[in-house]
Amino acid sequence: MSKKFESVKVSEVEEHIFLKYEIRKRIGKGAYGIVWKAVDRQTGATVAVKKIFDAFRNRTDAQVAIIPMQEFGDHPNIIKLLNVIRAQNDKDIYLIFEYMDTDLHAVIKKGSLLKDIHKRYVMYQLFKANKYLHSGNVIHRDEKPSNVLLDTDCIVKLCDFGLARSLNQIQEDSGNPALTEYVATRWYRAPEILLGSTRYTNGVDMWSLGCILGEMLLGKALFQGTSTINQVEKIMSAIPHPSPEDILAIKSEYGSSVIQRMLLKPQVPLEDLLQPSVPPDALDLLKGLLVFNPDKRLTAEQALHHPYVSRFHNPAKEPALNYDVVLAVDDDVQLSVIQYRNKLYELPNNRTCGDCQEKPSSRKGDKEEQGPAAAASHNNERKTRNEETGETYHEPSHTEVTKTEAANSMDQILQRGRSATVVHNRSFSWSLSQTQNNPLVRKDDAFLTAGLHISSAPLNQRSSSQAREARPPPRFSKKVFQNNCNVAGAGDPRAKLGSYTQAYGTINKTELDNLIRYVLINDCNE
Ligand SMILES: Nc1ncnc2c1ncn2[C@@H]1O[C@H](COP(=O)(O)OP(=O)(O)OP(=O)(O)O)[C@@H](O)[C@H]1O
Repeated sequence: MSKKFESVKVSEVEEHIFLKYEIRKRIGKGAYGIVWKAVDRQTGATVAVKKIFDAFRNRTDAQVAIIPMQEFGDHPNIIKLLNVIRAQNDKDIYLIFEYMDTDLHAVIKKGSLLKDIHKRYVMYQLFKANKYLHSGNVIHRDEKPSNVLLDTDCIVKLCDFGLARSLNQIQEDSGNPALTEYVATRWYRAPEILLGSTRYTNGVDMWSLGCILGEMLLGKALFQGTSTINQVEKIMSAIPHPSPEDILAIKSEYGSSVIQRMLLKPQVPLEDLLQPSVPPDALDLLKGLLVFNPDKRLTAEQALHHPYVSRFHNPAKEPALNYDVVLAVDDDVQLSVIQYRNKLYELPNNRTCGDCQEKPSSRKGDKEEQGPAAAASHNNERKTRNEETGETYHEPSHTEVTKTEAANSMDQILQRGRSATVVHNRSFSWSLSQTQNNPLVRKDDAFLTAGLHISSAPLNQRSSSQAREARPPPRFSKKVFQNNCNVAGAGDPRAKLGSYTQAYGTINKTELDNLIRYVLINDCNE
C-alpha cells in the first residue's frame, strides 16, 4: 500500500480506486454519497469520483442503479459519466465523472458574482439540457442549484440523475411507494408534487428551473418553505391564483381543498419579491415558468425562444432525442439484485472494476469517441476534440457576445488575475488564462484549472431515419433510496450538517396526511 493511499481515509476510498485515481480532496457530501476531486493516473485528467453507498440494497435500488447515462452524457450541458467501478464489498459503487469547477449553489452563495449575462447564459444552457432530456421522455426531478455544475467559462452541466425517471415509467412507479416516496429538495418542488399529484409531466423540471432563475435573480431561494404545507403556502402567495380547471389539472386528491384555503391569504407577487432592477424579460420568463398548471408552464423548447435567452438561442445547437428513453431491463423480468448489479457493469459505455477496458460504442454510427480516450481529461479532451473536428462550442454570430459584454461579464465576476477576455472564432467564451484567486474555482484548485476553454462535446445527432426506439434510461440512484438507508455510511444528509440550507424532505404519506389534517383543522375552526 502506497504512503499516499494511507494518508487518504482508507475507509472512504479503496486502494483499487486510489491506484487508478489520485484523490486530491473531498469536494462534496450528498445525502447518500461522497464526491472527491481526483486525477486519473493514466490520462492525467481531472475527474470527480463519486462513491455511492450500498447501491444495490434491494431490487428497486438496484434497478434504478442501472446507468445508461451515455444517452445524456453526450450533451454538452449534461455531466459525462466516464466510468463505473465496483467497490470491493460489491455493495458500493464508484462513479467517475468529468470534473467541474463549482456548482451554482456555491456561486449564488458568494453574492453578486453572477451578472445579468451569466444568469441568461446559465438559463439558456439549462433549457437546452432540459429540451434534450424531455425529448427522450425523461424528467430529472431534482433540478436545483447544487445540481447545476459550472466551470470558469460559465459552462453549465446538469448532474445528479438520481431521481431521473422515464415518463413511461412514472405510471408504474405510482404504485411503488419506494419510488414515490423519494427524497427531493422541497424548495424546488412543483406544486403538483407537493400536493401529491398522480400526474407527472416535464413541467416538474420547468418549475424547478423557475425556482433556479428566481434564486439567481434574488440571491437566495425564492420559496424557502419549512414544510410541505408551508412550501405550498409560500408558492400560492406569490403566483397568480389558479382557476378551478387549473386545480383539477394537477389531479391531486388534496389539491382543491388545500389550495382553496391558501387563496384566502394575502398575496406578495413575484415582482414584489424581487428587486425593481430585475430586467422585465427576466420577470416575464419567471412568470412563464412559475405557473401553477403544469400544462400552462413554458416547456424547455418554448423557453429557448424567450427573449431572456435570445442572444444565445440557435436551434441548430439545441438538439433533441428522437426516441423515448426507457428501462434497459424489461420490467416484466424480475432480476435478482446480483443480476441487476451484473447488468450495471455490463452496460455499454461502462467499464468494469479497475482495469481500463475499452468501452464499446453504444450506438452504431456514433461519431463520438467512446473508447478509453473518453476518460481523458475533459479539459484536454474537449480541446482535442475541438482541434480535431473544428467544433468549438459555438454560439451563432447573431447571438455572439461582444468583447465588451464578455469583458463586462466574466472578467468582472472573476475580478482578479484575468487576461483580457477573448471571443474565440465563432465561439462564445469567457476563457481564462489564470484562475488563481478565481472565486468560481474551489479553493486550492486554481493551479489545476488554468487555461480552461469553453468547448463541448459534439452531439451524436441521430438521423431522422432512426425510428423512435427504446433506449435505456439515465436512472442511477441514490435519492430513491429510502430515507434511512446508507446514512451511516454516507454520514448525515448535508441538510442536517447545517452547512447547507436547502431543505430536504420526503414526499411521503406522512407529509400528505399532514395536508389533509391541515384542511380538516381549518374546517373545524370555521
Ligand atoms: N462532476 C463533478 N465535478 C465537480 N464537483 C462535483 C461533481 N459532481 C458533484 N460535485 C460536487 O459535489 C457536491 C455533492 O454532490 P452530490 O451530487 O453528491 O450531492 P448533492 O446533489 O449536492 O446533494 P444531495 O445528493 O444530498 O442532493 C455537489 O454539490 C457538487 O458541488
